[in-house]
Amino acid sequence: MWRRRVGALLLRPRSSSIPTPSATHRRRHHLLLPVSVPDEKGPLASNVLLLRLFTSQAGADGGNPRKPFIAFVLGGPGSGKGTQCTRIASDFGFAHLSAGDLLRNEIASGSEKGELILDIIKEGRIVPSEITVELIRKAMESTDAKRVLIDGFPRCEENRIAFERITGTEPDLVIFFDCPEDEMVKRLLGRNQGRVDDNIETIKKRLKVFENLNIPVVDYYSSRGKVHKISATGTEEEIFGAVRKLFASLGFENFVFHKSRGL
Ligand SMILES: Nc1ncnc2c1ncn2[C@@H]1O[C@H](COP(=O)(O)OP(=O)(O)OP(=O)(O)O)[C@@H](O)[C@H]1O
Ligand SMILES: Nc1ccn([C@@H]2O[C@H](COP(=O)(O)O)[C@@H](O)[C@H]2O)c(=O)n1
Ligand SMILES: [Mg+2]
Repeated sequence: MWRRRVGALLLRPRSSSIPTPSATHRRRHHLLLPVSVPDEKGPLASNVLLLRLFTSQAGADGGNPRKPFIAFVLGGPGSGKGTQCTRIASDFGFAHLSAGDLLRNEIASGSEKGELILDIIKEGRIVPSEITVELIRKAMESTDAKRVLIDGFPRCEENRIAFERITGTEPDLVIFFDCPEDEMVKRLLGRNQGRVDDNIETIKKRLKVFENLNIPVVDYYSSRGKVHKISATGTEEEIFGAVRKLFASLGFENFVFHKSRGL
């Protein structure tokens, strides 16, 4: 279904009469009451009901057939994006698309593009957007999931603009894992997964790229009230506690929790 939907989105003129989520929000805005997310501050708190409304249309209870619920997951290198996405995927039934994994798979495929990608990843730089967005678009086409996490994307404004242009859509939610640099460096140096970029020289470059290119994307979505910042210090379990609270507040059911109670 999504395959056809992406095609339709690509062909759809910008002025299409098909209501976009934001148009739907605007129309129903007057019906919404402010609610708050426990322990959370910032623009998202006042937007929770808007998101909840959209969630119920686009995923949590299988309403809107046109578009999956899309959450971008951002944070510095080693902030724990992948770790938390794995948990969200299994507890809340999201498909987990990691931009970095898609790029590494392309390297592993032995393609010509893969050689270019490898050189860029070793340097901690950003792969040209058309390559990454095309890989994400294909991965989205091949899933029928109604909820999708896009981990580690967009890394720069160019990524963001290319995604919006090519897919004709925007994220419903942006999660930002906020972690101090020294903690990120410690985690990356201890990751031990054989990644070509887990060395101190590349890590330093990645941290600069994060500050200079990725933070402006977080700022952009913050100004649009889409960012939910989560402190990424503490244990994996503590951080997932905050994540769980966020998804519950958006109306997503926790499959694991329900299963463990025999529901
Ligand atoms: N809360 C935590 N405390 C300690 N270590 C953690 C925590 N969360 C994740 N880690 C570990 O830190 C390392 C980096 O985590 P992860 O790969 O999830 O980060 P990431 O944000 O996806 O990084 P990258 O951008 O490089 O892909 C992993 O070895 C992971 O097991
Ligand atoms: N949107 C992206 C995502 C990643 N990259 C490159 O891959 C490296 C590893 O990414 P992780 O998400 O696994 O941390 C990253 O440092 C970039 O070189 C990219 O270019 N664009
Ligand atoms: Mg990762």
